[in-house]
Amino acid sequence: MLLRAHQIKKGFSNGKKRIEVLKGINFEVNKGEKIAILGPSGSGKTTLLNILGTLERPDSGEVFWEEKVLNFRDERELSFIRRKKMGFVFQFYHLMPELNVLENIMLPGLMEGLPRKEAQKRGEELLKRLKLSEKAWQRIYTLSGGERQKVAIARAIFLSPKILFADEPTGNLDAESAKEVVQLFLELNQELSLTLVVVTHNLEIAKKMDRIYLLKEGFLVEYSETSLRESGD
Ligand SMILES: Nc1ncnc2c1ncn2[C@@H]1O[C@H](COP(=O)(O)OP(=O)(O)OP(=O)(O)O)[C@@H](O)[C@H]1O
Repeated sequence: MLLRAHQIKKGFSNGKKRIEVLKGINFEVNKGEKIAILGPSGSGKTTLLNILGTLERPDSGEVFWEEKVLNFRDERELSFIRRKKMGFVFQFYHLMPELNVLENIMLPGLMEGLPRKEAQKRGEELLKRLKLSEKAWQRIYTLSGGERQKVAIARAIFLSPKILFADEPTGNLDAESAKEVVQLFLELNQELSLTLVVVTHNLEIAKKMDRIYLLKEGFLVEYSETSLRESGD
C-alpha cells in the first residue's frame, strides 16, 4: 500500500455557515495503480486531493504514507514527502512565465540543490522523452495548452516521485490534446510504475484508470462501470 486515508473529515466555515465537505473518506492506492476520482462540482475533489497530497490538513482522520501515519503538525516531515515522493499537476499548469521550458522543468532539481549541469541534463532527457526537445528554449506563452501540460508533467516527475496527483489535468484542453496528455500519463505509469491519482470530470479518461472512485455528498465510493451508468454521473 502506498497511500491510505482513513475516515478523513474536512469542513469549512464561510462566515456564519459551516459546510462539511468530506464526511469520512476512506481511500487507498497501491504502488503503480491508476485511480480516477469523479464527482460533481464542489463535491470536494480538490480538497481531498490536497489532503492526500499533504497540502491541506484534515479536521480528523489519518493519512498513511507507506503504512506510516502522517503527522499533519510536522511540516518538515510533510514537506519531505511532498517534495521527494509526490508530484502535482493542475488544470492551469502553474508554470513560471518568466522562465523558458527547460528552466521550468529543471526548477524542482535546482530547488533541491542539484548542480545546474545535472539538472539541465535531466531536463533535456525529459524533454526528449516528451518529444518537446525543440521547445526547450521557448517561453511558456509560445506553447499550446497540451504542450504546457506536458511541460508541467515533466516538471512534476523531475525528481522521480512515486505518485502523481493530477487535478483536472485536461480541463483546459481540447479533445486531441487531452488524449495526448492521458496517453502520456498511461505511458509514464507503465514505464516508471508511477502511481496516478487523477481528478477528472471526464468519464472517458476515468475509464482508462484501474479503479474509479466517486465523491458525492461527502463520501467516496468505489464505482464499477455498471454502477456508474446507473448513477448517471
Ligand atoms: N479554503 C476554503 N475555504 C472555504 N471553503 C472552501 C475552501 N476550500 C474549498 N471550499 C469549499 O469546499 C467545497 C469543495 O470544494 P472543492 O474545490 O474541493 O470541490 P471540487 O469537487 O474540487 O470542485 P470543482 O469540481 O468545481 O473543482 C466547495 O463548496 C468550496 O467552496
